[in-house]
Amino acid sequence: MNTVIRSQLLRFSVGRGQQFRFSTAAANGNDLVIGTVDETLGIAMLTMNRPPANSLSLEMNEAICTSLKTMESNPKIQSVILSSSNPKIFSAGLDVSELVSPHPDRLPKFWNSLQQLYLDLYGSRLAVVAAIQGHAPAAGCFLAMACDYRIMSSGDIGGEGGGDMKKRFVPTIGLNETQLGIAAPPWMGQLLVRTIGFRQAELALAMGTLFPPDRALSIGLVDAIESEQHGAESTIIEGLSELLPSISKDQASNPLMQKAFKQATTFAKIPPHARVASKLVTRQSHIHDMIATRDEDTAHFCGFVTQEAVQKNLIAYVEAMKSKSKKK
Ligand SMILES: CC/C=C\CC/C=C/CC(=O)SCCNC(=O)CCNC(=O)[C@H](O)C(C)(C)COP(=O)(O)OP(=O)(O)OC[C@H]1O[C@@H](n2cnc3c(N)ncnc32)[C@H](O)[C@@H]1OP(=O)(O)O
Repeated sequence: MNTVIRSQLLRFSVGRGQQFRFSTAAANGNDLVIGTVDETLGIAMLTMNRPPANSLSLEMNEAICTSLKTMESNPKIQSVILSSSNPKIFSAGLDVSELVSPHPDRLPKFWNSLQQLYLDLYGSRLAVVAAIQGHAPAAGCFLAMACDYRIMSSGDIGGEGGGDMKKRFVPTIGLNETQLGIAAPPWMGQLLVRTIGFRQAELALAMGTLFPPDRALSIGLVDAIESEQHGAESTIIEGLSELLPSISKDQASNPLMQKAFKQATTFAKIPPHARVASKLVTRQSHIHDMIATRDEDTAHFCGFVTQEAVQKNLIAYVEAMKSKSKKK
């Protein structure tokens, strides 16, 4: 089983100027999260890198938390861009293999790692900008909602088919759990209520709605949408190229990444104590509520997911997902 190696988590190599890079790796050596830092600007980038879909396993949750904590422990850093190495999937949500026929010891650990990810991200002293390239269903949407600012791709990248038949790629975002025959946990559902308001959230949760970018923007699920049509070389903005990890260097002229970079730079210039204090005004009570009900939430989740009927739905869902992927 791949567990994140905590004692050897970070591999630092000093780059140009004030920049350095690190990665948080699983036991097999794969970099689950790649981090880059610009101490002069006060910003960092965390690139999720768990092919094929950045789904959230126990190890992935831990890797994101550890990377974030590393950034928080650096007093020069004030904001972070959370991005994906996959240009079509921000995160596919929970790794469904964690839910199907789960090991009884691992299941509560897995859920705890997700709760911790929520607490660390939502309560971070850093301003986190989600650069949502591609799909963000279920816990992928939750990840974005736990950030401070969300910029989503308008989806006009790499169509399929070519010519007149060119099919437009439209990413979606939302809590679609009911479509899997499960319900989002209360704290995740409440995060949607806090983000888009009661009635919109009530409907979206019941229907398991996945919103295309324009709808997501109109209901406030994302703060901005941006094209990913790469601009001319001259539009490259200073500092972004150095901040991008080597696997994403081609993103330097991507307007979405540029907007995320500008937003992170703006956040980094706000007096940090005031920014953090005002963040707590809106978030602290929700965090406290979650901590108070954490054990109960874990017990409920484990009991719910292991029910025979729920397992049946999940198995059918995974099979449908695999056969769809095979047909491609
Ligand atoms: C009381 C509370 C109780 C329970 C609460 C439980 C809370 C759950 C929250 C969740 O997050 S559940 C997970 C929900 N996630 C999804 O439903 C997303 C499923 N995936 C998709 O819809 C699509 O994959 C996509 C829209 C993200 C991307 O579509 P596309 O670009 O067409 O890629 P493919 O579908 O071909 O997928 C590529 C590859 O990735 C694998 N994969 C996708 N999603 C997941 C996942 N969530 N977990 C694990 N693996 C996933 C997929 O099987 C393909 O793998 P191959 O090896 O077959 O290529």
